[in-house]
Amino acid sequence: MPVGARVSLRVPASSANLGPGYDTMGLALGLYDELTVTRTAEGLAFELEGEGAQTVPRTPEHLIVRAIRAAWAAAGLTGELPGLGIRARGRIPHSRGLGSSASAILAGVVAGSALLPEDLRLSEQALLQVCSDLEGHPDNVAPSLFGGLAISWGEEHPEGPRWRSARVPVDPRVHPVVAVPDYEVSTRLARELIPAQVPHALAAADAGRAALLVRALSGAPELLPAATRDYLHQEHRCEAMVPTARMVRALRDRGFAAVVSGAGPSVLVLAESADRAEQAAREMRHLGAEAAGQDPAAPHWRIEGLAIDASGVTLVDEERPIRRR
Ligand SMILES: Nc1ncnc2c1ncn2[C@@H]1O[C@H](COP(=O)(O)OP(=O)(O)OP(=O)(O)O)[C@@H](O)[C@H]1O
Ligand SMILES: N[C@@H](CCO)C(=O)O
Repeated sequence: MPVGARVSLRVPASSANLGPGYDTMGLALGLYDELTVTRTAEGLAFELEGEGAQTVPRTPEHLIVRAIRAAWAAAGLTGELPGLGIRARGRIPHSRGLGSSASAILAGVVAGSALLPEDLRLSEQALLQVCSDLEGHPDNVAPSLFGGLAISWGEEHPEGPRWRSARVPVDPRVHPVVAVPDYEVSTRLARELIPAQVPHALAAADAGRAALLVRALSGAPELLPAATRDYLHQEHRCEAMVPTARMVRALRDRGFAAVVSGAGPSVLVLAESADRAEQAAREMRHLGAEAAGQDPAAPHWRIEGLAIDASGVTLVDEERPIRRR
């Protein structure tokens, strides 16, 4: 890895769970973080702009640096960190349920791998494993890695889950709309609110809706409102995101397939057509304004229709997705 070696990439945001697909389903969204990593003579230099630039530590503990290290460790390289320049432009808001941590991890691991000599670079399966181990679950990592809709699972193994993922083609009529509030909820906190066990009947109901969701997203979008009903996590997390829970409920009452995006607090609507996406955005604006009229402390919402990203993480200089192997 000579001084001056450089890699640039962009990585999409993601929305995990999609209602009943807790820790399993995720969709890549057309909102991107950009990263350039350069091998320098010595030291660690950061040039950060956009989301998180004022809050993340500019130290070896920075998530992207930890991820680069993890890629090199997976390739069998340990020891002192060489000189690195990290230039990052963040567009994915942090702690809002749009997969910022998974995207940062993926950016670091893919950049770290791409800087290695070809015979040491990580396979796609290894990228999925390293990133999901760091994140703790695969449902954001997989769509940001592969693009589109990903269904992921862990196969039992004595050393920990072996992460796997399958892609499912998405019906082009499906249009995501997100409402991102100006308050944060950490995923760690949101996970602590979920009980260790749930009644069998709820688990069965959730499994049914998750199966229906695959059908709805891949060719029957009219089923999306029914298919996005969740029984495992959203209700338990309400207390950490009351305005979000209210907006999801109000949108569902009006027939929209609204869910908490990831661990929240953003709201995601999976609209069954472009027209319905516009209606959802209008309704989200109306609900946000109505809440602000009743309570000056109500959150401000940024509402945006987003494309579904189909490519996943992409090496920018080469204008192509990472090599498939
Ligand atoms: N680009 C980044 N660079 C450095 N650290 C980051 C970056 N993106 C996220 N992080 C770290 O991850 C934290 C947010 O992760 P968290 O898992 O709580 O939420 P999220 O990934 O945005 O949402 P979710 O997991 O619900 O989709 C931030 O507070 C920050 O510490
Ligand atoms: N499945 C994860 C997604 C957020 O990282 C959760 O809901 O906690």
